Amino acid sequence: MKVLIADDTNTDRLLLKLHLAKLGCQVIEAKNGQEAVSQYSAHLNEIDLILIDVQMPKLNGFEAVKAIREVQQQNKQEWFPVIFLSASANEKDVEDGIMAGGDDYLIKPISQKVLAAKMHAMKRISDMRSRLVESNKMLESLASTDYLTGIANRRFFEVSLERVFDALTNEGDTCFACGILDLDKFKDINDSFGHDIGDKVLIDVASLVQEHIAENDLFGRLGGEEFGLVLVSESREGLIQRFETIQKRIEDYQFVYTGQLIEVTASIGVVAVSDECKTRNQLLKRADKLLYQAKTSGRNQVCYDI
Ligand SMILES: Nc1nc2c(ncn2[C@@H]2O[C@H](COP(=O)(O)OP(=O)(O)OP(=O)(O)O)[C@@H](O)[C@H]2O)c(=O)[nH]1
Repeated sequence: MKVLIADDTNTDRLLLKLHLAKLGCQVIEAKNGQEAVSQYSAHLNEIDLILIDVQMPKLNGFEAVKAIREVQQQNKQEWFPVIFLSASANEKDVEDGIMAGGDDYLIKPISQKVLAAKMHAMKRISDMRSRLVESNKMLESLASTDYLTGIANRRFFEVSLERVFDALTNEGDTCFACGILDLDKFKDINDSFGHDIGDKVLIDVASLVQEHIAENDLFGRLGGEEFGLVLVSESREGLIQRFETIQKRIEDYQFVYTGQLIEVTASIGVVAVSDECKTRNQLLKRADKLLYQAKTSGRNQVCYDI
């Protein structure tokens, strides 16, 4: 455990350091509140616990912890416990300490046994919180991932679409467009080769397209054999080229399963933002119409309104 101790009294700090060393902790020291804030900032994401005196020059313990919690939030750092140290703790001090972002209080002189017990309790809370944060991250990822292909699902794509378009619109010169890609005659693939092979085709198409997806693009499975794309380029021609490359990549790829070569092609409808077409629903509706146009014009092609 890495512990930051802040105390202006040298002997108190030294004693605390000895206690903590016996408990196997690594210690970082600060001689006043201001130094505690800078030490915390210099060791972001490393500190597991702060033990901080209330009465200190420059910034007192309460002010320092308030500032530390702000730095923690600004830098999106994980929560860690803070224990105040004081020669006396009246009700008001305890209240102020908790309100400032502290979690517990220790009365000086500090008993090694009480210190060890409190640290144990804080570690338990901290571990429990870490597990909760991990579970939430996993749930969030599951809720936004397509179970079959591992790419973003419809929910994530739709939620991100407006945000991505807003961000790109503010960038001024950038060209970008939204596309709906739909595999051609996919029902025939399922019917001829079986649903499991159909699934493999979907997985392979997703990873083929993914190879062409850059950091600022967006790609997700909208459902069935339908995928959503937002591609970015420096020019309109560059944008068209990117959609054509993806369509051609699918056409040229050798989809071979259990020794059988399957012909797979895709149609794409592509739309850019205009005065009449700027909301998420308008964009998806227009892209869908263009996709229909690509299908009725013979499939295996891209239709644009950009
Ligand atoms: N293997 C597999 N098939 C799926 C999945 N989701 C949807 N499908 C199938 O995808 C097929 C889509 O068929 P249609 O909507 O008729 O479209 P299509 O045959 O691709 O024809 P066009 O789009 O007109 O070119 C249906 O047979 C669905 O059962 C999936 O997750 N896995």
